Amino acid sequence: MISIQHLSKSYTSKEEIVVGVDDVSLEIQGGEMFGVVGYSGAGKSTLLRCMNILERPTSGKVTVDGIDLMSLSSKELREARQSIGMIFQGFHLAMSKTVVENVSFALKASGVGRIERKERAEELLNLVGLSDKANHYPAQLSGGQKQRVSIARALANNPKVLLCDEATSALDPNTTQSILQLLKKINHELGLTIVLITHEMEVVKEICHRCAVMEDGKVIEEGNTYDIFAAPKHQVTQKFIQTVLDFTIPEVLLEKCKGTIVKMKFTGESAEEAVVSDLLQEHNIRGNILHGKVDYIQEQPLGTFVMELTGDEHEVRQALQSLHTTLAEVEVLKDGRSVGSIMA
Ligand SMILES: Nc1ncnc2c1ncn2[C@@H]1O[C@H](COP(=O)(O)OP(=O)(O)OP(=O)(O)O)[C@@H](O)[C@H]1O
Repeated sequence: MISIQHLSKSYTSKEEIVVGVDDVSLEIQGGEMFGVVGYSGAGKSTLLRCMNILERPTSGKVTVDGIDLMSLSSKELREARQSIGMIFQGFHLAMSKTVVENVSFALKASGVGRIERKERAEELLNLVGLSDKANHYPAQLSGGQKQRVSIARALANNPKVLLCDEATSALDPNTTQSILQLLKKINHELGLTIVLITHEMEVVKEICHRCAVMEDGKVIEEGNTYDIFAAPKHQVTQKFIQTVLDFTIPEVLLEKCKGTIVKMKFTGESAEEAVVSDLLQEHNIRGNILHGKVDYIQEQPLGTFVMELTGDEHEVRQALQSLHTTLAEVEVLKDGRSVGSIMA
């Protein structure tokens, strides 16, 4: 649906050239929810704005639904943009217009008649759960409600793609959740392709099928969201994942424990199996869970546990070796001196 090939965007001033996006290539499939994550200045906004040529790339190619956007005249581009909706962190609503007028204005601009505009605007407000606010002004709405209006407006012309520029960054966690659920519903019911940029990995975890991580204008890692969470390769990705999945064990606890402390990540099937308990039994060693949780990413479980293993030193080592072959990730946090066999 969206094909980005060797896209670069730089800004030239008298003093310097700033590279916003540096040779990015991405393929986003139709109906996909795709996240672009990165720290401030990584190039996310610039990349997103190049996807509808709000920013004209310095070089490279952007194709949306088979149309090479860079080759279009201004008029053709305006038409092509009707199939690419966009929402922003700051909502960008017309404050002097009511909710229903904000939505129907987008239809008026594309030449839809008055009666049809009214019907369509009502239908869209119903879709985003705001029918009762149709005659309110934006100033009378909460942040979440304003974002719902901007989503309804973005959907007015039946776009195939919705670009979301930090759409939930100004919202509290509960409201963020409700907007993410709305985006999920729209994706599911309308088959809309959704691209969202965010600095919150939680947002990616919640709704994105696939994601890309950016740093210094480049895509440094991309893949299925589950795979990225289960085995992040790049250091920046690992830091992002830590904000959602990681937990630190207090130093005093690490010191107090005499056994081997091991952090284990369980993916897919193994997250639901009694992998560890079987292993403890097999090696006749003891496992004491210090911390653990199971996250569900795209409905697939991903478990992280920290466990203290005690027992015969040789058996503990053997068990660790087995864990290394079975689990996605095993990290020894503390190599404990063995505290005798549990048979002793
Ligand atoms: N209009 C502009 N003129 C000059 N430099 C720009 C312009 N827009 C973006 N940049 C630069 O391009 C780089 C990428 O900026 P961009 O806004 O895309 O990053 P971002 O990842 O979206 O950051 P944030 O999360 O803070 O919005 C930055 O170094 C920024 O200063």
